[in-house]
Amino acid sequence: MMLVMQLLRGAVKHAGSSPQCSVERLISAVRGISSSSQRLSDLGGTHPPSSTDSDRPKVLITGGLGQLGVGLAKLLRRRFGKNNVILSDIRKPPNHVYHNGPFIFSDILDYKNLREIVVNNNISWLVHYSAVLSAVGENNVALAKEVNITGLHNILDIATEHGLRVFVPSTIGAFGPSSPRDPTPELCVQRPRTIYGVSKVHAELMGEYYNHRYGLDFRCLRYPGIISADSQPGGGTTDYAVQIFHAAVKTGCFECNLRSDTQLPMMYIDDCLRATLEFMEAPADTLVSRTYNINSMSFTPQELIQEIQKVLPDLKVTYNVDPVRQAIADGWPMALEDSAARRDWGWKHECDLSELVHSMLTRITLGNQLAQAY
Ligand SMILES: NC(=O)c1ccc[n+]([C@@H]2O[C@H](COP(=O)([O-])OP(=O)(O)OC[C@H]3O[C@@H](n4cnc5c(N)ncnc54)[C@H](O)[C@@H]3O)[C@@H](O)[C@H]2O)c1
Ligand SMILES: C[C@@H](O)[C@H](N)C(=O)O
Repeated sequence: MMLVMQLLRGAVKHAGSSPQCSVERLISAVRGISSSSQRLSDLGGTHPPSSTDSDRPKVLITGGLGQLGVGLAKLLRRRFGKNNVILSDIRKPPNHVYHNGPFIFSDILDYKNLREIVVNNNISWLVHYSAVLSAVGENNVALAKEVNITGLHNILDIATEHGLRVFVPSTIGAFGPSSPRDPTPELCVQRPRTIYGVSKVHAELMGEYYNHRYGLDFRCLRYPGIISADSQPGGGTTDYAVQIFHAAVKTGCFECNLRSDTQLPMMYIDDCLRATLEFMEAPADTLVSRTYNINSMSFTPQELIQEIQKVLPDLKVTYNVDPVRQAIADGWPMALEDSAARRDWGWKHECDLSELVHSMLTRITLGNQLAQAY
């Protein structure tokens, strides 16, 4: 409980500098810590449903059981109503996900299955999260090609056939060693050296082509590495920045697989999901482009460790560099230039590095305590 109190004191201090940041909501959630574990999963920004049911989109999220999908479903359900957001994946969901709203099986490689879901559920927005990430992709190029390229073709065709608004995330991994790295502009050389990056450049270009050729309402954000407390990363190069928090709270020791001076763009999950919702709601005529960079903070492992050690001074970190991940990270942006998103549809990040550290440690500590209590 000592650590929780220490973190909350820090959180109160930080809430002053960023009134919208989730630490504020965290504090009110903590007031009811013993009442329900559901409280934890309710953290994060939202607006109440604002329109009649017929105005609200009916959303399908593919690949929804990964690091980002469950959090996005929660946010969208609060905005559009529980039954208007269908989460899907090829894996069996944990009980709390299964019982929290509609969940169905959907394999993006099965066109007929996708069409049936879109038609039977009157889907109007498709959020396409299924993917094989950077490090896993380098170990299984055939699978990454299939899921990230063939799957994407199915998604674009289905969306065009049924007049859907479709969101496909891209990534800092869509750039490569010959791109300007600090900061990386919206438009520049894109010659990634991973199958993941190649497939994401392909997705950006195909989506923009479908928009131009068929009028498809294609929307794409290049996400930085995303940091989340309640969900695990799916095999990427930025995973260390999530894993270190769990190790710091659980064992106090962490082995880092990137060099201490590797600077990458990162973002807290609440900012990422809010950006996605705001971008999806932006009127089409405000979008000068169909693909935007979004940025919030950049740090190296060394800088992240120093920030965590302000709260947990006994954290011990050793390095065992993974050459595959290091080579990938060395060719990625160090920061993204995102003034177009800020200008065109009002993007604004809310969490910086010190707020990220306090939110992550608080959520993980409270989550562990609730897990032990129930
Ligand atoms: N998490 C990040 O840091 C980050 C950063 C940039 C971009 N993105 C992008 O955001 C999206 C979501 O990322 P994530 O971290 O949640 O990914 P993840 O790897 O955690 O999850 C991907 C999901 O896709 C599912 N999937 C795999 N094959 C499938 C198939 N044939 N049909 C349907 N589903 C299938 C998997 O079961 C998994 O649940 C991805 O497109 C990713 O490229 C993520
Ligand atoms: C950056 C992002 O695309 C993902 N987290 C990866 O590292 O592969």
